[in-house]
Amino acid sequence: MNLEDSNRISKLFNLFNIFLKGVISIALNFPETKFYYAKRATKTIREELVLIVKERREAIEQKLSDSPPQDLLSHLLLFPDENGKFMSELEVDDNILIMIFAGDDTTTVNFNISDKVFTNNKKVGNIFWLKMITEQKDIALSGGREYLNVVYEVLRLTLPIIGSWKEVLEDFNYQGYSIPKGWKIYWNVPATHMDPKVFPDAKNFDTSRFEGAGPIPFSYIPFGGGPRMCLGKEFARLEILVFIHDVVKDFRWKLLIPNEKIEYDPMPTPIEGIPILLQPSEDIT
Ligand code: HEM
Repeated sequence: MNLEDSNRISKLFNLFNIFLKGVISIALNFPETKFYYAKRATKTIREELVLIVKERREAIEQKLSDSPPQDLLSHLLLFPDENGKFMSELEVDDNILIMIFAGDDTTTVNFNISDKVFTNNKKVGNIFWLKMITEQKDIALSGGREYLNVVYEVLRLTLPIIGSWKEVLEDFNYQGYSIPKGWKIYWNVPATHMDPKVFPDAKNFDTSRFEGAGPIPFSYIPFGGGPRMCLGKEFARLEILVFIHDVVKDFRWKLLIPNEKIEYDPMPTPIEGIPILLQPSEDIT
């Protein structure tokens, strides 16, 4: 949304964290429940989004600048669908909300857990650093393959999203159970990722699983699968690669709380916020 006002950003950020805690919670709407606070926060977020959308619409209509910012918000406002229909204000707000929800903490979880894996697991850490440093030189050629294998393995073992609900569209049988149309089923990722037939010694962190052709289709599903799979998959990949590249190029880091507990709320979150000590690479002898 190209927000520049830091007060506005931190207000939205705080509200958003309250919203996130209530997304996967028992739907009891009375004071002191997570759900209640999440509903309140969402109402305020929506009010703020209405203002932001209004400001952008006015800026576009009055041509306050030569070209409006090339961001998601302008895109949602300016481009109709294939039938020429523009989005309503509510649809624009909803799209922004889902993008923040789907795109923010998911990627952050991956950064955080990668930090922990590299520093807590010396073997992985050392191999990784060595390969990374070599790869820095020709990252443009390699496409960051080794980074990606680490990111994939982190995603296999510690998932930002551990599953979701789907509605059964047609009756079907699964291993002797008949599942009727209309049922809601929970699609669970960790069970799939720990299948020893696909991932031998499944608890072990091993980036070689992704070498060559990698796991068979639908056995590795951190981004879901099928028509509703993650829309931001490639963007997330790019963000993670750019972040790791930038940090590794200039810094080494140390976890200040090595065995910090991780809570699922609803995403895996280090409870102290994963404090780290950054050391510039050139200071390391
Ligand atoms: C490591 C990062 C990420 C992970 C692990 C992840 C994972 C997922 C998963 C499991 C789903 C549900 C798929 C399903 O129900 O079948 C999903 C949906 C979605 N994701 Fe992501 N995601 C990530 C990053 C992002 C980013 C960066 C964005 C956007 C900027 C994004 C946007 C979306 C959207 C819009 C959906 C809903 C798609 C639909 O229902 O059609 N995600 N994601």
